[in-house]
Amino acid sequence: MMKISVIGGGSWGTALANHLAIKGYAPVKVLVINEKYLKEINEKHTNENYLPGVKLNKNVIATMNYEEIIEADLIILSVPSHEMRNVIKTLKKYLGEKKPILVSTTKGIEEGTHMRMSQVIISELGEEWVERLAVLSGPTHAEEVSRQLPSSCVVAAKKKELAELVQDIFMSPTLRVYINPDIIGVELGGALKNIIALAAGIADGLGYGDNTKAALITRGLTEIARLGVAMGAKMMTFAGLSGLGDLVVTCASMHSRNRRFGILIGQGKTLEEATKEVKQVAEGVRTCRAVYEMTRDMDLELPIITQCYKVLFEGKDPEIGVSELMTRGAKHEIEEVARDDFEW
Ligand SMILES: NC(=O)C1=CN([C@@H]2O[C@H](COP(=O)(O)OP(=O)(O)OC[C@H]3O[C@@H](n4cnc5c(N)ncnc54)[C@H](OP(=O)(O)O)[C@@H]3O)[C@@H](O)[C@H]2O)C=CC1
Ligand SMILES: O=C(CO)COP(=O)(O)O
Repeated sequence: MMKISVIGGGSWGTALANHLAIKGYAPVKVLVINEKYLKEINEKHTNENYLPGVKLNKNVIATMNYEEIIEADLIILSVPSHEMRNVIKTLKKYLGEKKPILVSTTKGIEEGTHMRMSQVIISELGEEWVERLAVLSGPTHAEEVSRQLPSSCVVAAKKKELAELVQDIFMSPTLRVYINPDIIGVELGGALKNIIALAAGIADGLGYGDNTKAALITRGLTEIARLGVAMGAKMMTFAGLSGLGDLVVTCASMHSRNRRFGILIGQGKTLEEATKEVKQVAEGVRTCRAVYEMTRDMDLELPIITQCYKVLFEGKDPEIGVSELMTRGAKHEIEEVARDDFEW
């Protein structure tokens, strides 16, 4: 059986390690950076801070040692997006001639470079790693996967064989895994939905209703697809698990850190206050700034993302933001490129 390890012992890294340990991979080593978590995972088989109430499989073993991590045939990356580059730089020092499969599960866009996570990884390790790298994404709250509630996700990779191998490794009776060759679309779906989930949370925090949420999800998906296609993704990917699927779950679930973050903003908390209160990473905040900066000079209409940026970073009153979204010029619903079938 393949040896598997995970970098990042937060909620998602721990849930995935547990999932694979339950599947029979043993041991699944998880790199943590805090001795407190090392002891708790190895002695009590819990990670209460990140997965409260979950008893971990005994084959989930925490380590603080990269030398143990690089012994694996497959390494899962589950760190916040702003830490990915540092983590890969460190990993590179230890890898030497080793070439394990890497599976990125991080959902975000790097600030400054505006790179997707696979681009960050390749920019540090080199082009020859393209064929060793897969991306796993989809509607998978760690809290539910770790309780083995039925969930689905998607794996993207350049080579079909690698996507199928990773599909087979993660697939279980409670986690159904699909494959998709569109790495750009799968990564962007996972990263951009977090911004719309912030907006959905803001709407909830303002006391708006289900209609508002449905409008944000639907028009948010249009923005995600519009930007995604401009960045080279396939339109249909956004109708899939890493697009619509993850958007729906993140906008609707109380597990979502992005949505909870948005609720606090809608209730009048500052960015700093919301960051303190949510504690875990709300990826949409940094990704919103990255996308705003990346698209500022592009001829792309991204009204929800733009208002979200202004509320988060320019102190704009969210009610005014919503009002401006509602009173924009009248529009056709369907994008010009796809409108031929919808002409009167
Ligand atoms: N939670 C979920 O349901 C899902 C999350 N994701 C994505 O997975 C990624 C990780 O999220 P999640 O696990 O939820 O985040 P959490 O906030 O729960 O945990 C982040 C973890 O990363 C660790 N970490 C931070 N910096 C480093 C570093 N330099 N090296 C090693 N570990 C580090 C933290 O350690 P410490 O605690 O010691 O600071 C913590 O254990 C995000 O991009 C998220 O969008 C994807 C699907 C589902
Ligand atoms: O990506 C996720 C579920 O698929 C987790 O979303 P949050 O980061 O908002 O909690």
